[in-house]
Amino acid sequence: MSPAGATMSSGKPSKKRKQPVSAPPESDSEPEESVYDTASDDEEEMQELEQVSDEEEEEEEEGAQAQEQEEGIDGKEEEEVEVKERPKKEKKEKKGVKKGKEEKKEKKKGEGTGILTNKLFSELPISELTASAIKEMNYTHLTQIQARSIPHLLEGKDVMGAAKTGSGKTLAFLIPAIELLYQLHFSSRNGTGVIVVCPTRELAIQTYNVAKELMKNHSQTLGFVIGGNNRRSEADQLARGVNLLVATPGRLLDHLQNTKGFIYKRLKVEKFAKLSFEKNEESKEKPVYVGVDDDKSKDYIVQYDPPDEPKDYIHRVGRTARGDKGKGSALLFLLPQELRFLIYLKAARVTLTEYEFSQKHVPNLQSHLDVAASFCFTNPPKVNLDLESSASKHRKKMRKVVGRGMVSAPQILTEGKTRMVVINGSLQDSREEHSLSGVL
Ligand SMILES: Nc1ncnc2c1ncn2[C@@H]1O[C@H](COP(=O)(O)OP(=O)(O)OP(=O)(O)O)[C@@H](O)[C@H]1O
Repeated sequence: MSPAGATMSSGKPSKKRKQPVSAPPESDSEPEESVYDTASDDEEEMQELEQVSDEEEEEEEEGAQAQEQEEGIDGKEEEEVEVKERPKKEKKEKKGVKKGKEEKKEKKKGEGTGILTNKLFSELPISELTASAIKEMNYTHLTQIQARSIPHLLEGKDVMGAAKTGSGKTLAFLIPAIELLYQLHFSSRNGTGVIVVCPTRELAIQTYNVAKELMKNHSQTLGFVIGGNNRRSEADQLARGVNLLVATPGRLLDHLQNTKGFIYKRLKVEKFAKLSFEKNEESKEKPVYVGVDDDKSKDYIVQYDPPDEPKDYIHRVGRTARGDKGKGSALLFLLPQELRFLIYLKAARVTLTEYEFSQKHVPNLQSHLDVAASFCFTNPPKVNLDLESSASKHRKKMRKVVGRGMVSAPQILTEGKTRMVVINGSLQDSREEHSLSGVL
């Protein structure tokens, strides 16, 4: 599997999966055993693995479908796309809606509006093992990024995908990755054939969870290596053979350099050694570029402090309003000296409504945040709104620069209605994201 397949992975904190798997513990604790013990006595020669296609150079025309199926893969027959065969959540039309409105809705459905297309997963030339897992996850129709990238990836092409957060990129690269491992009869003794690189450990765990669901019927092995975990136990797992590995870059590099039992000879690891997402764009091999610009509303995100980069703000906000017809809002706290951040948001065309709160309201917010946190955590994180003792490095630095000891009126920017809360708050002295499904 070409590493380019991993370029679509941007991770996914706190999304609600329809059929949650036994998730690894929260990011503060030691994740569970992350490798399935599914070693088989597959007699296939390693030469077969040479077929892993990361040598493709030709750019495919966009929209091309994967027509040819590899031998041994259980394909599914083409099905007629029916408007009625939408996901359950879309099926029900509200009673009492005017006829004209209904007709309009039906028309829209038929056109494959939103992030979902009319293309069905059952039309994909994938194994029954993967297809049944997808079915159990209740996915019927592909999202746009999935419909436009999966066929290319199934053919072994490199794809560089770009679509908004929550648009289904994870399945877009995981399904073909799993299929390729399956087609090549990967077993644990073959080592790693796919590496998905995620920028944060939380995103890696989320991706791992999706992969775990998708691979439930497969014999191929799965695991993850992430910063902060026990290196030794990860090394042991790698030595046992992890076919699909989800990783954060630093820890991956560490294992690539230091873990003797880590078999990755079928991968072009020199790419990983130099890995940066930007560098992928400079790759001489021409990947198929799939860009999807989809439209959706937001759920609710609370950010206690501004990120270093405006694009991180957008990524954080994209933690919610996931999938088709997602809705939500974003709430950002800014100190007066941080208002400059708004310039960048405006340049990025982020629409904002601004509210100013006096200092005396801050303690009330603090108690709400504590309650919200306690809903979802056995050990709720301390979300400290005490601006003076705030642990955020960034804020400390900012205050130093500004030379002010006191902060009087934090600004709150909000948009839309509350449905879900993600607090990106200061956790004592470390900055970590915490996902809450409570309501503020
Ligand atoms: N075909 C589909 N039909 C319905 N829901 C889907 C489909 N594909 C993905 N989803 C759901 O949409 C949500 C977002 O998907 P996903 O996490 O893959 O987005 P993403 O593009 O990777 O986001 P990010 O860039 O923020 O990581 C998830 O909850 C997922 O379960």
